[in-house]
Amino acid sequence: MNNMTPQETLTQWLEQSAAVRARMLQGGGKPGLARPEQVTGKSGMEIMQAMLAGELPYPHIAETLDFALIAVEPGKAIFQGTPQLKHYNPLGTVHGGWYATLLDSAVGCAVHTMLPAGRAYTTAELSINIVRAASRQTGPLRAIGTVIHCGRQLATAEGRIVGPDGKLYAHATTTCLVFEVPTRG
Ligand SMILES: CC(C)(COP(=O)(O)OP(=O)(O)OC[C@H]1O[C@@H](n2cnc3c(N)ncnc32)[C@H](O)[C@@H]1OP(=O)(O)O)[C@@H](O)C(=O)NCCC(=O)NCCSC(=O)Cc1ccccc1
Repeated sequence: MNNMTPQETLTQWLEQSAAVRARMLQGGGKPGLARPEQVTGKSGMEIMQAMLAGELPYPHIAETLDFALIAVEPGKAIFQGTPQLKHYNPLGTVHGGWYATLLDSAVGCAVHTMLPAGRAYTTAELSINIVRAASRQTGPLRAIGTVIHCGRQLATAEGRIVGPDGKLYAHATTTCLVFEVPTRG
């Protein structure tokens, strides 16, 4: 059971994200696309771990929307992001796409952790509910994705965006198509 106060959880989140960032930068991590030879023969879990270690570039979208992969384990992926003014819609609230992007990342990467080398996935369906509005005053939020089913062709997962106080901001389910990594050339 987690007995930490929201303030202690927030401190831990900030420390974890700073450590991940330092590790990624130390490993030369920067936004970009992995070359095929960097990922061939690696399982999804190994690819995620190499990304966390800064051995592989992280995706441009993580820079665009200021979020980062924080941790992975089999069947689970955690991302962290902080809503900012540049994520606002014309209504003056955080754009729905910010929550959707974090959740798509968390549930998709959770699926990826379950895939052996040579298998890939893509989001075929994402359903999201945004149940609490975040603002630039909210601070860091986490998207936690968990696999529900991982078959040979179909994988499903669910995800939640929560604050350090445990408050729920959004939740989602996804259906991913699982397929063989296409050979190029
Ligand atoms: C308001 C509601 C939809 C429904 O809430 P319920 O579930 O029935 O409410 P519940 O009673 O559980 O209270 C929960 C908390 O909500 C607060 N609250 C309740 N009612 C109101 C109210 N009328 N006004 C203000 N706040 C209200 C309430 O005080 C409480 O907070 P507290 O615990 O006191 O601190 C809520 O789920 C929500 O805000 N979701 C986020 C939606 C969102 O941000 N979408 C994305 C942006 S849209 C977009 O980007 C599209 C676009 C793109 C481009 C261009 C243009 C547009």
